[in-house]
Amino acid sequence: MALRTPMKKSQFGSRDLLANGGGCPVEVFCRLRPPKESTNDQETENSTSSVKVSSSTELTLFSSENTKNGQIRESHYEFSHILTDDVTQSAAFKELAIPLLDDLIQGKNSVLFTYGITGSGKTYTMMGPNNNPGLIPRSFDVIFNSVGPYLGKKYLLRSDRQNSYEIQSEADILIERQRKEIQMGKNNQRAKIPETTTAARTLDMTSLWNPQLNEDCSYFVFVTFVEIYNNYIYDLFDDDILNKAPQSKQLRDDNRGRPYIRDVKEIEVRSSDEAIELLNMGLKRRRIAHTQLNTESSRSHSVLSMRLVQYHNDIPVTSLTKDDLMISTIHLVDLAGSERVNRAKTVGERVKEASNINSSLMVLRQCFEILRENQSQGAVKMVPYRESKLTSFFKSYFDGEGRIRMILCVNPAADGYEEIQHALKFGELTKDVLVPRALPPPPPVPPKVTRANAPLREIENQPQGSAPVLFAEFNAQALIAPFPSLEYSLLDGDEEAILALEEHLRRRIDERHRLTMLIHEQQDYLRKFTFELASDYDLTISDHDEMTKENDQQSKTIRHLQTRIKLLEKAQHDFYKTTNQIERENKTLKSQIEDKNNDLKTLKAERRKDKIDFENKLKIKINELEQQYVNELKNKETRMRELERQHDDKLNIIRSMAASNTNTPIKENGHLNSMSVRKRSQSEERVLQEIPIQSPSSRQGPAVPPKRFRM
Ligand SMILES: Nc1ncnc2c1ncn2[C@@H]1O[C@H](COP(=O)(O)OP(=O)(O)OP(=O)(O)O)[C@@H](O)[C@H]1O
Repeated sequence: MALRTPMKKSQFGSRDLLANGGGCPVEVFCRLRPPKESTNDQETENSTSSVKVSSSTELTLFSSENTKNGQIRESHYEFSHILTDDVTQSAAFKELAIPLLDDLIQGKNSVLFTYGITGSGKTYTMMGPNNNPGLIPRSFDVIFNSVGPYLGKKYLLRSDRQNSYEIQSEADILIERQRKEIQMGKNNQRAKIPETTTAARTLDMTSLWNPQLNEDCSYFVFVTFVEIYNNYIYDLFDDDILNKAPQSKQLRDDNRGRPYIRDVKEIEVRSSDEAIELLNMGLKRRRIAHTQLNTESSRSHSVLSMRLVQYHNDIPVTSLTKDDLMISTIHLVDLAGSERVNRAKTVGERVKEASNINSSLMVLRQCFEILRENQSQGAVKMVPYRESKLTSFFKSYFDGEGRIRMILCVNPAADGYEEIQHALKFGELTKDVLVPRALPPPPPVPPKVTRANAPLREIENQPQGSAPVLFAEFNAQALIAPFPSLEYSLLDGDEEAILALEEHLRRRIDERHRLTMLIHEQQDYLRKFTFELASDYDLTISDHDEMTKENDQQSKTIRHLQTRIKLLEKAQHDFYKTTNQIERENKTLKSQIEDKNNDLKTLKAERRKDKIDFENKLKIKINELEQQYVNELKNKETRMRELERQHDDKLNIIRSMAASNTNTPIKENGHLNSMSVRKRSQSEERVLQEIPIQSPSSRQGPAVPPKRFRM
């Protein structure tokens, strides 16, 4: 039986691939959003940029005049294709998604991202309104228009939750059907999320024609829908999402190194309506969960994955194995708004959200940057896929698991120049990255018809409901039941009896042949069944081992966390103790400070009083001194005046004496009396001796009294 491996991992590194020309560029499309009529004025008012499309692949971004220094800035960008604002949803779908759906039918994988600022039209492009649906609803329509008539038996395949599927036995299918019916019944009974009246959905009638698509194959469509919020993965199909604290899902690698989300709910869908109903349910749950948690759903990345599984009808179900399945996936990813924290005016929790979004988008950007650098400069830098859940999940796509397409949504009417430039630059950077080209998987080939499996195939063609031939014939009783005995009597010449005996023996021999063949077939079947059971058992054992390991790991983590909690509790206890101690010391210190303050106040008061006393005393002393000084001064003045007066008297005497000496001497009886002359000169001498020698200044009057102290 031909083994098919549709998702082969490339063995080349990206450098080798580049060198060998085996790289396939990431395709980047730019979709421009038309201005909203109702809010047109406001948007135009806020706008600080405009975009001019110069060709189907080039555009120029202008800043408006009222930017910082009044200058118009412009920058040019080139993309795989530009979808102008008049491109309809249907035309956008044909351009963006149809080639990927074509690939899906051919067994190839792809991922399609929408990137842009909040309000730039990412969700509109992905989901769109009911009357003008976007890529996701149209993709479901087109896939079911194409493979709908060839869908395989429901519940025949069940996700093994590791990127592949298990083939279920009839009994399992029955059980699964019953389980689903019970679940549906329960869901119907449960209070439903109120339905909002929505416009009728417009269907996309496109049907793909693909040489790979043929009626000899059976097709199965499975969907998963998750969101990545704050770097945690949540399953939007899981009832748990409505809990106050939903459990996030873990990412794991399968045995071929491709990531898968552990325990994610993968639901088989049989029509596009069913798929869209599920999708709407997921979206509603997402809204409710975000309302409950007071968060914004547009700040999370949503990933809708559609898987197409096919196998060739010539392979009987009983001998169908995982290796006969061709599995291909398309991931449709609506990324969260790429605006920066500042622009979103985020606070508190929102800042955390915004920085998580920014960091996961930043890691995406870094991955592309490093891939480009590795390719253009031959560098071998490590690509940081593991740094965010988003890039970890799509890591294998960077290694060539499938095509990558990016739709850059731009709203030129409202977004700022810098923000658009940031997004456009990211688009241009991404466009230069090459990812290894995915190898096309071999088409599902019918198995060689052998004698051994021919009857088994007949079983497959049995009408539903009737017991399979194999089981009908596999009747141990029938095998050991005695063959009807033949009653005969051999008489001579009884030709008829001999013929009857011959006929009987021939029939017995034929029957023995038939039963031998049947036994061989049954042995084959049982061998396969046993083999499957054994491999199931091995899988279960390995699952069990893995779970035990995980359990051990988690127990270890729990123990570790418990120890940490204990340590933290101890630290907290110590901290409380220290805080209490410090508080007590603080109180003591405060009361000491208060006492000191009081002492200080008393001291100050005393000082003030002493000062006043001192000042008073000083004043009195000064007054006394002043008075004393004034008195002394007065005395001195009086004395001076007395002296002056004496001096003047003496001077007058001297003058008069001098005057009498210069005039004729007094004649005594006509003669000069020499005696009197001698006497006068002696008295004159005495007066002269008594005259104190005074400096001129001492004669100028009393000295200026000293200045008073100012208190
Ligand atoms: N091409 C378009 N034609 C008409 N209306 C559009 C188009 N693109 C976006 N819109 C409208 O613009 C508004 C914002 O678009 P949308 O919600 O898709 O933005 P978003 O980028 O997904 O934002 P968020 O990041 O918040 O999810 C919606 O009302 C939508 O109907």
